[in-house]
Amino acid sequence: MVDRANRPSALSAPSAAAPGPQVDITGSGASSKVTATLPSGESVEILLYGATVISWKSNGGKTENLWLSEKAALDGSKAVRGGIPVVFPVFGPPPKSGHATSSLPQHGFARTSRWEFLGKATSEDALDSSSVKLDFGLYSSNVSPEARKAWPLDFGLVYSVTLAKDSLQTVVNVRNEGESSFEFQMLLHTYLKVKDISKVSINGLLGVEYVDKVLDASTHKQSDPSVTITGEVDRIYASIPQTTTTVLEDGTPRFDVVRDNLQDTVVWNPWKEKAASMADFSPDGAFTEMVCVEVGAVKGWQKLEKGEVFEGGQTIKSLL
Ligand SMILES: O=P(O)(O)OC[C@H]1O[C@@H](O)[C@H](O)[C@@H](O)[C@@H]1O
Repeated sequence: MVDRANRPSALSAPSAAAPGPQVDITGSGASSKVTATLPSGESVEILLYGATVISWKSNGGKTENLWLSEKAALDGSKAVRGGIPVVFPVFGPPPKSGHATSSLPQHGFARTSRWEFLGKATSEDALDSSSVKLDFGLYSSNVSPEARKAWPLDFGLVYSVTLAKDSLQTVVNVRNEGESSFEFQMLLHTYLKVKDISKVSINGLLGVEYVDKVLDASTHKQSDPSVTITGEVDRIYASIPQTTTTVLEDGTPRFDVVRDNLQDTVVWNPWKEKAASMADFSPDGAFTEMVCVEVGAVKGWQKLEKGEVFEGGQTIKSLL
């Protein structure tokens, strides 16, 4: 028989319940957002508009990892300039004609649609490993009439954003809910915040072929182990064998971007002139404080038959 009276107090005393992650919904209409904060201070903010992650703080809440333009529209009037816009069902300008996405705007409609907050799931095994998963949904039945008209296919998207102590995972699940097959592209347009672009290098792309959108869409092979940025860069690295792309600052790893079931990555920095031409890119000179490392499935098309599901995403680790 267990002698309860002689048990060490740490086992017998009921442990005080550890505080769990805090999840709040604030704002109204197009400005509504979901904020989650871990007991250790890390946080994430997601606008329902576009299910756009607009802030991710790690390091006990002290370090912002995502760049957000000071002039980013956060009222649902246009796609957010910064954070992590979700690109679906087409990346970039759509094919001019002859494809089901041809009438869509650049980067599709997911980033400019209002998503539904589906709820949260938490894990609080220990303070250090606590995490919170937030799910968002977008369905053909609740996109705008314009988007529905331009892409009249039946789909369901569930976007899961999981905040853990040193990482943020964002995963898109696409389901074909119609009778016929459809094709799509998707991408997570992550704007990473850096201190000084001149000290940034990006590793993990060696030997990979890329399309250089700045140089007339010609194809090249990455022959240097590090990508450095000294002018406008807009490259689509496709069919990447290694799963991790590392962003270094001053030679020190700052972010690992780990792809899950996604083979492509776009590296983008608009540099001075292009940044100045974008009304919502601010302040002047902010192009030196960001780099986009955008994981996706953008080479060719993903095809889903009736009832089929595709899932792909990323885990970004803040290495500070
Ligand atoms: O201005 P937008 O539509 O948000 O696009 C920003 C950039 O997004 C990148 O993904 C594209 O490769 C660039 O060509 C584009 O300029």
